[in-house]
Amino acid sequence: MRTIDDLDVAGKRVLVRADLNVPLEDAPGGGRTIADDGRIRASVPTIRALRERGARVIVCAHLGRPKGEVKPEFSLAPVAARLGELLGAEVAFAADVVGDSARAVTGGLADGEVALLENLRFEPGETSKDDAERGAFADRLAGLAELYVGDGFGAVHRKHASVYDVPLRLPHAAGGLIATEVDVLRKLTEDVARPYAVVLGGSKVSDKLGVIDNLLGKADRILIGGGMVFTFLKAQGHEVGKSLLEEDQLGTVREYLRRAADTGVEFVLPVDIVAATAFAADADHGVVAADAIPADRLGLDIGPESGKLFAARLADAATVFWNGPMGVFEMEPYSHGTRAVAQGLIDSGAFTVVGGGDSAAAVRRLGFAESGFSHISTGGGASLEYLEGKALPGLKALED
Ligand SMILES: Nc1ncnc2c1ncn2[C@@H]1O[C@H](COP(=O)(O)OP(=O)(O)O)[C@@H](O)[C@H]1O
Ligand SMILES: O=C(OP(=O)(O)O)[C@H](O)COP(=O)(O)O
Repeated sequence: MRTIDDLDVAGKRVLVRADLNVPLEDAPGGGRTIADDGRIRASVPTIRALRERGARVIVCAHLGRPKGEVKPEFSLAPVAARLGELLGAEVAFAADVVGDSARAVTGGLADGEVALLENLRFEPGETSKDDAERGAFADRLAGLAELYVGDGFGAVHRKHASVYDVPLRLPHAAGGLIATEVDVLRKLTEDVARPYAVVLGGSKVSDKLGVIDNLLGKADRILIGGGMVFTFLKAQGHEVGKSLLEEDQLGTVREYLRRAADTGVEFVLPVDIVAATAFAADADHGVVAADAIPADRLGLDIGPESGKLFAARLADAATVFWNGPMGVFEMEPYSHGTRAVAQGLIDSGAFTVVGGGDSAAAVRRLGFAESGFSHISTGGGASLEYLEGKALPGLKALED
């Protein structure tokens, strides 16, 4: 892959695809504010390097999943402000993606100046599965710039216009973040020190259940927490109340459990669950056995015994990869499982990689020092798919 050092960027308009998909929370005075700016900070070095070399930098990114519609609550405007603070320079914000505002803002950039386009996913072409629709949008996006730099590692597993189709249309290079991420994750695909434990959680269950298929041939232990748990518990014949459930994946999960038993891979499932009457911090909640979740409750965290069990199963690991919080850590009553697993990684002394926007945010929010982990990756799904050995669209396009 070419790096930005291989591009002559001075005086050129350079489109940088970053991953600025940061968690937002309600601000005390109303509106939404950035809960964790880790992904913005991770994007700064490449943008700064391009500025210093006289590029006219046009940053593009997505926020959440607005599904091709303009939804003000998913605007990147707060991110533009934060990016400006971190760069110590003004970031001109375009109120659309490829419309009049984008053309005016990007056309008006001087050498070394930076602009951010509005949320790419306000445009249906960005995520379209139809090649022609995606291509038509990619043409318009590519038309804003002369060069392309891929640096949004967290989104490289998505075959989206800004990730895949635009680099096919412009001279391109990989930014420093992608280069660093790939360097570290490559170690986990080569000679991995064993026992190798993988911890999976979070809420993107349908996205991430599929990676287990491949992990069964690679990991020695797979620990399941977060929203993933309930499809496993249900597959074992237990009731899960109103918890997150992927009904259509029950057969797949049963097959995983069978294969694990046959091949000696250990699945570690929670033995207790924090179950609540509603998805709220102040809802009535308590610890129940994992096989006795009441019909009117939903599981929002792994319980204290599970936290101890997970830490024990990490203690002798030599390598640990963790993606996905163990519970709804954003709410204090459901943050303890995530805390126990983070501490378990630190205490293990293993080579530890934490991946994912929310997982990385969780360890910081819960007060853990980043230095306690070997690597904190900005990508969750992207890291998992990289570890599967899959060809990732955003990396493939940069290699071509
Ligand atoms: N039991 C659960 N039920 C619903 N949501 C959950 C549960 N456990 C964790 N979550 C949520 O999962 C989200 C993170 O999931 P995900 O996006 O898959 O992780 P990452 O961004 O680290 O890859 C968090 O916002 C957290 O609140
Ligand atoms: O947050 C992200 O991924 P992650 O939650 O797997 O870390 C990326 O920004 C990709 O977002 P997407 O999963 O909506 O395509």
